[in-house]
Amino acid sequence: MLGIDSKAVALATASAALSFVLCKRHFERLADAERRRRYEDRKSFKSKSDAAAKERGLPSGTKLDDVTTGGVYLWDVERLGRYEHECILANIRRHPGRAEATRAYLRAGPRQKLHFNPVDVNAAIVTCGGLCPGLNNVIREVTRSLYHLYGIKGKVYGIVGGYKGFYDPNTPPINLSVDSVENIHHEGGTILGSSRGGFELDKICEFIKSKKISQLYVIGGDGTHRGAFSIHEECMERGLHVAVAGIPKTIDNDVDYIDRSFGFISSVEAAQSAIRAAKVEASCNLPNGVGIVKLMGRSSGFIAAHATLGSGDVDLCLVPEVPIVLEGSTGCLPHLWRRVKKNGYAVVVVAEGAGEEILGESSETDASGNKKLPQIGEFMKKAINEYFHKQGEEATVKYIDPSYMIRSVPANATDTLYCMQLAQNAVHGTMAGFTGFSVGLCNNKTCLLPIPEMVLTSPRQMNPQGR
Ligand SMILES: Nc1ncnc2c1ncn2[C@@H]1O[C@H](COP(=O)(O)OP(=O)(O)OP(=O)(O)O)[C@@H](O)[C@H]1O
Ligand SMILES: O=P(O)(O)OC[C@H]1O[C@](O)(CO)[C@@H](O)[C@@H]1O
Repeated sequence: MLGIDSKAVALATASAALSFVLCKRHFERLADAERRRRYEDRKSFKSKSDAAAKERGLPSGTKLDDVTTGGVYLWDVERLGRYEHECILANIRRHPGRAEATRAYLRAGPRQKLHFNPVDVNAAIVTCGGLCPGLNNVIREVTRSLYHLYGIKGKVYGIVGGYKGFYDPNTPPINLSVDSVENIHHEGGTILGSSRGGFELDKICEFIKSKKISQLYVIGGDGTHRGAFSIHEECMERGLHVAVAGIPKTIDNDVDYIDRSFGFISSVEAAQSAIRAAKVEASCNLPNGVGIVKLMGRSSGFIAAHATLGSGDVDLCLVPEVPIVLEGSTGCLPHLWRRVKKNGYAVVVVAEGAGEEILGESSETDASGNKKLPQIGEFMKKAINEYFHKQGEEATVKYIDPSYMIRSVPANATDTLYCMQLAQNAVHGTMAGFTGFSVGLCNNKTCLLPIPEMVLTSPRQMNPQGR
C-alpha cells in the first residue's frame, strides 16, 4: 500500500515538474521570439538607414585620407603611422573566433598649429532638443576656452531657443562673454533656451555668413547632430570657412560610440530621491504598498537600469530592451505579488519607452519627428491593482513621475568636470581646423568622433545579456 502511494506521489510530482518545465519553456520561447522580432526590426531599421545614408551620399566614415580637410575621423589603425596625431583604439573588445576590424579615433586635445587666427574668430553656440544637466557648463566652458585659452577677439553669439534662433526675429542671439557666463553652471537647463523642430538650413547658413561666424558649437542629441552635419556640409558647399563641432547631449545616454553622455550621471543621481520617496510611500501605505517611478528613456533603459542598481531598493525594473511579460511563471505581476508578500511592499522603476510591445506604438510625433510614447507608468499601476484584486486583495499603488525633475538639475561634480573636458576639446578641435566632428569620451579618453557614423547607430540600446 505504502509502495503504491509513494509511486503515485512520485508520478504526480514528476508530472507537475514536467508541466512546470514545459510551461516555463513555452514562456521562454515566447520571450525569445519577441526578442528575435525586436532584433530583426532593429536590424532592418539599421540597414534601411544605412541605405538612406548611402543614397544621400554620406561618407561611410571608414577611411580618412587627409586629416586637415576632411570631416570624418574614423581611422584604419594600420594607416595611423602616416599621421602625426595620437589615436585611441575604439573597439577594444575581441570576440573569440571572429576577425574584427581595428578602428581608432583621433585623440582630442590642443594642437601645435592653429587653423584659425584667434583675432578673426567669431563663434556661435546653440542648444537643441530636450534639457540635460550640464548644458550651461558646456556653454560656459566653450565661451571661456575661446576667450581665455585662445584669446579670440571676436564675438561669441548665444543662439536663443535652438535652431530656430538662427533666424527667428522674436528670439535674437545674445552676446556671451566670460563675465556673462561666470555663474551659469550652478543652474540647470540652458541659459540659451532650447526647442524641437524648426531647422531651416538656408537661413542658418545666411546667419553664419552675415555674422562672419567661423566656429559653430552645436550641443544636442542625435537629431541635433544630424542638423550639425548638414550645416557643416552646406558650409563646405558654399565655400564658407566654418568649423562645426557637435557636443553630444542626452540624459538617455543613447548616443553611440561614447562611453557616456554628459548629464547622465547627474540624472541617475537625481532619480535616487524619487526612488527613495517611492520606497517610503510603498512601505508606509497599507495594504500591499507598491511604489512606481517612471524615468526617461525613449528607446533605451540606461537611466532606469543605472538608477535601479544604484539604489539597491528596487524590486522590478522595466526597460525598452526587454519585452514585458505580465503574467505566468516569469511574469512581473506574480513577481511583485511575491515581493509584497515577503517584504510588505515593493518598488518598481519603469523607463518611459518600455512596454511598446504591449501598448503598441503611437503614430503621433513631436515637432522633431520623435514618436510619442504610450503611458507605461499608468498602465502598470492599473495592471498591478487589477492583479492584486484578482488574488482577493487590494494593493495601494503610488505612482511618481519625476521625469522633468531629474533632467533639470544642475550638473554634479563628475559631470561638471566632463562638460569642461568636452567643451575645451571641442574648442581645441575647431581652432585646429577640424569640422563636422563631435567630441566624446571613448575608452576613457576624449576623442574627436565622426558625426555620420555616430548618428547612424544612435540611439543605442543596452545589451540586456551584456556583462
Ligand atoms: N535629420 C535632421 N536634419 C536636420 N535637423 C534635424 C534633423 N533631425 C532633427 N533635427 C533638428 O534638431 C533639433 C533637435 O532634434 P530633436 O528634438 O530630435 O532632439 P535631439 O537632438 O535628438 O535631442 P534629444 O535627445 O533631447 O531628443 C530640432 O530642431 C530638429 O528640427
Ligand atoms: O518632453 P520633451 O521635452 O519633448 O522631452 C522628452 C524626451 O526627451 C528626452 O529626455 C531626451 O532628451 C527623452 O528621454 C524624452 O523622451
